[in-house]
Amino acid sequence: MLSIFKPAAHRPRVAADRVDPLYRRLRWQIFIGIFFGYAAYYLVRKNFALAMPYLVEQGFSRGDLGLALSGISIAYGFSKFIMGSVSDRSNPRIFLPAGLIMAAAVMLFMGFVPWATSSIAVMFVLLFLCGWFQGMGWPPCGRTMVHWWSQKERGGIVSIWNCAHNVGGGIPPLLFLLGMAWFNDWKAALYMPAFGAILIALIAFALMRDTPQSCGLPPIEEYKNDYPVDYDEKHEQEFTTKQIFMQYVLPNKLLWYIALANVFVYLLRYGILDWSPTYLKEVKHFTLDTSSWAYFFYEYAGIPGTLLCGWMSDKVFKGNRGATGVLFMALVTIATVIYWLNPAGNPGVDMACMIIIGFLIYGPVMLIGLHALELAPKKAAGTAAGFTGLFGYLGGSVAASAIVGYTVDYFGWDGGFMVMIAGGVLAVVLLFITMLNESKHKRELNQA
Ligand SMILES: O=P(O)(O)OC[C@H](O)CO
Repeated sequence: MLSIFKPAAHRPRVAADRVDPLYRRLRWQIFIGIFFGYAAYYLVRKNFALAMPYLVEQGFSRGDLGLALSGISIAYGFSKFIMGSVSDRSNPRIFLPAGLIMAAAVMLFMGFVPWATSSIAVMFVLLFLCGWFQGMGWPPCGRTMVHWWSQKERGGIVSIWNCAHNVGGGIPPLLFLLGMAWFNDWKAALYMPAFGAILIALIAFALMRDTPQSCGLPPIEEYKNDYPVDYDEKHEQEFTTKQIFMQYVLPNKLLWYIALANVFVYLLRYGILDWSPTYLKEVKHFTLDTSSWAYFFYEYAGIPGTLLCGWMSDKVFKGNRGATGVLFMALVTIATVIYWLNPAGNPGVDMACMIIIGFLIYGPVMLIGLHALELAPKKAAGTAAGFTGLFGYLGGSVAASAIVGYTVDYFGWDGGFMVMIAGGVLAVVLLFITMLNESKHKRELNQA
């Protein structure tokens, strides 16, 4: 473990009358840090796609550029898991900004050094590196949330935080337009978001903190008098890597169920999103303008949808994440069927389906992350969430590009939609199994 990342030491407890005001102030401050910190990761996650049309003009094929771009998803899937376990033993105040600055540095290099965009192999390697550093974003946010918000508050806080990626995902095209206006240079797509990310990394560093104990505060369970049924004082000690994997992650059956469900949730998330410009243009005869708006609405409809899902999961389903996921994924699957079967010439229905799918899909994406955080003790939370991310990206996201793409090539769009709809059904089945096991697990813990 690099010593600069090591967790901040615990400080002597502050006076009792200072605990509440300090907790309240720091929770706001830290939340702003992780919200904008993670949003900034999305500034340099997808911005390469904006440069792709200009690279096509330089002679690169779409397929080869797609291959280079896949370097990010492949690396990110592994990294979210592996760096998640490093993050569980690291100070998020250092870890998150460090990863963000390194991911942005890769984009600056690609933007300013002509050699960096001279071949597919070089671009793949650099994008792979960027994807690896991207994996240093989610886990420190997860670690922060489980240390600063108690179990009863987590549905709400995680769902609000989870909107960060929708907020960040919409900004790169605007920064690119600004860069084009200032410099008339397409490489602004690479360096403008990178400058934005570095600025936010510095702000995140100023705002974030490690554990409450490192600020002289009691653990959140004590402060909120909200103890998980299986809470143990040992949960306040940092774990070894072996303990995290062998004791808390790999033997956890529920975590395996949600990781498998995540494959199919991500298949729909990215299958619909990534193919919407092509599908809407080829089959529904949308113009570039209207399909871009459909893409934008899909992302931003995710914000109210995620908030509703978090609220319902806490208040209506009383914390049963699996049951909430079943409802949302069943509705997403139905909306996907309508999107597929709606004949060309009804753009309002297609647009409505994109908005409804965007509204519904990000709730389950958030719930799986939240559920993973809850299925492991605080000190193993990042690894648990990273484990589901590994399945989501290597299984779902890669399948969304490759399997859906090849199916469309060989069997047409009907084949592609059948794959995605089958994925939706499997997600519902797996979340249903999760729901049953979750209730059983809770009953067992209550009896113990
Ligand atoms: O796909 P990721 O890893 O950026 O995660 C997106 C959401 O934050 C999941 O909770």
